[in-house]
Amino acid sequence: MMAQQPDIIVIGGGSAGAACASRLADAGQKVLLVEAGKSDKDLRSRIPALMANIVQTPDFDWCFQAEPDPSVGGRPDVWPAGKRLGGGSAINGMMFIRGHKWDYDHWAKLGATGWDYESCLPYFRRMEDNERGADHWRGTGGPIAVSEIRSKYQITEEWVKAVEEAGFPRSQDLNGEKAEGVDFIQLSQRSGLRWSAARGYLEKASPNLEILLETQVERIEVENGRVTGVSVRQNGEARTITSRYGVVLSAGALNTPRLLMLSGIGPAEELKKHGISTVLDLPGVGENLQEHPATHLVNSVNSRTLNDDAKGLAGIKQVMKMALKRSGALTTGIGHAQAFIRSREGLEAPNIQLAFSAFAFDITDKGNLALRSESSVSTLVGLMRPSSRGRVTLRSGNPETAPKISHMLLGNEDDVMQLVEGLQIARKIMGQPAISGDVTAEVRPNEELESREALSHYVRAATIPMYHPVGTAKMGAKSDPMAVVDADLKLHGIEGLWVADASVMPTLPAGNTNATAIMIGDKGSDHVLKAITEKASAMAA
Ligand SMILES: Cc1cc2nc3c(=O)[nH]c(=O)nc-3n(C[C@H](O)[C@H](O)[C@H](O)COP(=O)(O)OP(=O)(O)OC[C@H]3O[C@@H](n4cnc5c(N)ncnc54)[C@H](O)[C@@H]3O)c2cc1C
Repeated sequence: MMAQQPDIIVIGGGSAGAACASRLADAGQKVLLVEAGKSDKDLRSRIPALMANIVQTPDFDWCFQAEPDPSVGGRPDVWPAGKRLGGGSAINGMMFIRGHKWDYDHWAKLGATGWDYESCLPYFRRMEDNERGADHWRGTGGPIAVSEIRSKYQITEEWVKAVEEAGFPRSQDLNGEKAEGVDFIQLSQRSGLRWSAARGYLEKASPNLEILLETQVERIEVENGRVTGVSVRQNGEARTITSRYGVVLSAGALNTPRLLMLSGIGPAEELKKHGISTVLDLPGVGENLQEHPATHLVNSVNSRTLNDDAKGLAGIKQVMKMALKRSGALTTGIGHAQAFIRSREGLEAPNIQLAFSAFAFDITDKGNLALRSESSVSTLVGLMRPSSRGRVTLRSGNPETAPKISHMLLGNEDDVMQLVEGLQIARKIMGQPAISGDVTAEVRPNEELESREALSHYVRAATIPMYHPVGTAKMGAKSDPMAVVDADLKLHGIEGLWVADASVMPTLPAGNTNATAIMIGDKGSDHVLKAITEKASAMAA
């Protein structure tokens, strides 16, 4: 345990927390990072294809389950959340994508002043070590390795051509100037191994940083409107740790509102229900929950896919390929190529993400995913700007109890229609000359479902969350009663408390959310540092 009192405590060593803690320590602050999970130094996290074995495993994942969702037939979906150093980045699908410029400019319009794309760009650049090199949009030499896919299949190249044949542009870099069109996926990997935020930011962190693992924060302590420290539980023992300037909360979009409410910060009615005394009545805590809904098109094909490489002797070859060349099927993330497209006229930015994988799963009777035994491919159709909003509340005042997640993934009829349009486009792509000769059948939804109505039934039955929850402690001006933090990430109404993680995003970006969460942690450190420096000068004066 740190001999001196830390200047600042960061709660949660996930994608954003790792970045924030490390940058603050580099800037000379004594930082204590408190993480509930274990270290991410574990082969199951490092070897990309083993992702399927760690999601829904309590040793890696908080394994939350949402309430039954009436918009998807009453199904109670699983909502995974990383529980390791690195958080989501230690268990996720490794797709590295920033989202569209439009999203950040939209945040700024909603009240997140200083979070327009131009202002976020320097942080996106400084975070990365991009295999494609640096230019005005991309960075090299940063802590997060960004690499090309190393599990290559001819059919992926054909899909990229087919997207162009279907009338969509080829983007040279979806993280670059043009975040629209089709390109191969980039991954948070180095030499074929996962590159989590913990690996990037924490392994070579400054000695100013101390990390407490397997320690859960149960409460943020507030006295006279100012944060004094945190109460933690480690190996069953409870204690309080104080800090000089306060706390940065980076527990992720599901745990951040939970911890705020457990600390008496949130909607007063909700706190009262669980016998928690109100420290600050802040109605936006836990509200504004957003998630990308996604459905799949699955085709069987007559060319080689990862489904073939997972079997028998071929599987052994892939193990050798990984061991000797750090390439092949075991380096695979969740997708191989992707496209951001507009499914209809009149949109200001792409509304649909198509992610193509040269493999496909079946869903077993028990609801688990199992790799299909025959050669198959799948196209994920994700809706990037869903209208539906949910909420995170408490089940009880006990810090051991999982939060209550109430969401209607398809609570808006137009969201369903946009997914139907996306599915129709995904189908059209599979019918293009570059790829149609490979396709032997449509497995899901299946060719017979043609009308929009029939497809909308399929969408309702087969849409799942993309595991990108955001928005539950949204950033916004004080005049917005539902805003939880200001544009400096400082919590409205309490001194010495900042939130830096996916929960501050006012809306979802068009893309998987890890790079954006890291950017928030990295940029957030500058906001926190500025406030601490001002406080220190005021104390010295
Ligand atoms: C299965 C899965 C697949 C995904 N695939 C992709 C993908 O391919 N590409 C992509 O861009 N995004 C992906 N995402 C999303 C992305 O990983 C998340 O958006 C991102 O990690 C969120 O970062 P965060 O910092 O907000 O929270 P997290 O990374 O979740 O970090 C929160 C941390 O806080 C810790 N914590 C929580 N409560 C406490 C407490 N009380 N005390 C101490 N510690 C606590 C947690 O253990 C965790 O380490 C995926 C997510 C999941 C779960």
